Amino acid sequence: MDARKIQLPREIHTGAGMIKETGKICRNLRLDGDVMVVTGPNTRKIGGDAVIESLLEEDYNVNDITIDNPSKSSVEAVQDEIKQCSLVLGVGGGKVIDVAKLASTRAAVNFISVPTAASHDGIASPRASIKDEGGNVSLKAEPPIGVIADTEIISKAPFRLLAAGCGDIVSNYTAILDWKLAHRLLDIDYSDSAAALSEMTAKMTINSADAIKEGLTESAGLVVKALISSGIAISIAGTSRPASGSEHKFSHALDIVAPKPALHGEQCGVGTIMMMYLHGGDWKFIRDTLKVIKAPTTAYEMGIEPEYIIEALQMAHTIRSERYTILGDRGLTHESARVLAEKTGVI
Ligand SMILES: NC(=O)C1=CN([C@@H]2O[C@H](COP(=O)(O)OP(=O)(O)OC[C@H]3O[C@@H](n4cnc5c(N)ncnc54)[C@H](O)[C@@H]3O)[C@@H](O)[C@H]2O)C=CC1
Ligand SMILES: O=C(CO)COP(=O)(O)O
Ligand SMILES: [Zn+2]
Repeated sequence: MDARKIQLPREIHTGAGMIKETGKICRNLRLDGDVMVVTGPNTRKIGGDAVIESLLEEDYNVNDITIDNPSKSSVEAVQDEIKQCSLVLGVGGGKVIDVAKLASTRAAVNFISVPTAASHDGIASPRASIKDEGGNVSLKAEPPIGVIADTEIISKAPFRLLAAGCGDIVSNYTAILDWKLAHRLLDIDYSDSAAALSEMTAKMTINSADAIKEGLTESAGLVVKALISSGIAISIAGTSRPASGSEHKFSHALDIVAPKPALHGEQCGVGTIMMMYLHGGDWKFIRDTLKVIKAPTTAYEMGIEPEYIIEALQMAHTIRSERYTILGDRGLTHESARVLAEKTGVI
């Protein structure tokens, strides 16, 4: 792999009540100037107000904006508001963090990620998934200079979000298998270190599946650290390949065809079951682990009709078609998609 720059967060703070330290953490990072706090409609109260209060206590000038979808216009709205601010904080789920991350990258100012749920591995990643006309596109961004993960807040989030985060981590298994396949077949760049970190993260989470329980700050800490290390693997690789393969193609396709998609991590977890089957791997182990974690393993549990599962499976290979995976260039037929989803119990 030729010479590259790897950007990683400088500080990662996890723990109960950590959000109250936001102002001090920013001062210790020697981040001065005005601050922009980006939240979602729900997460303004859940974490945004505490972040703003903590910044005011450290005499920062604070502006804030609430966004409700990860669209290009949301990114532009935040960029327009950044003006003289020199620091942006994203306080919320994956959509809020992605908008804040991309807007700060485009405004060339520092970004701090403040996840209020452990539901996705974009917390520390150098990517932002932004909706455009054709669906979600994964765009290059700068990773956060810092992460502040309050495990008290995260543990109080609906458990469904924590289980979805585990689904996004479990998906590393098939993402790595696809990456290895594409490296062998097409000699695409492959990073042993990024793959090892991504795989180890997934293995550690799976080995701790029994300990991932609702309402526990320890469970929130375990999952949020795994999600952060998954995002760091993406930074080391310089691509989302360590955490995004055929199972993510399926999830992105479901985002397009399903009238009401499930959570990103939930869709990726179910996608991992089916893609592991295509790889000839132990898909039952993936399914049973997701069951232990209480993440969905079927279309019904995701609230998605079988027809959309089949349609997404047929479409999946066309999503980011340059990224070769077990789906190949031709993808699945209607019949083979139905058989796959039935054999794995997804429909
Ligand atoms: N940039 C990257 O590398 C990655 C980006 N993503 C993106 O992240 C998004 C998925 O993120 P999610 O967090 O699953 O969805 P989301 O951002 O829509 O959040 C899900 C819901 O949880 C709520 N929520 C958040 N924290 C809460 C709390 N403490 N208590 C109660 N409700 C809370 C939010 O307000 C929202 O209604 C997708 O757009 C996906 O493409 C996913 C993985 C990686
Ligand atoms: O979701 C991700 C990793 O979990 C990001 O992957 P994409 O590059 O497919 O958006
Ligand atoms: Zn993902």
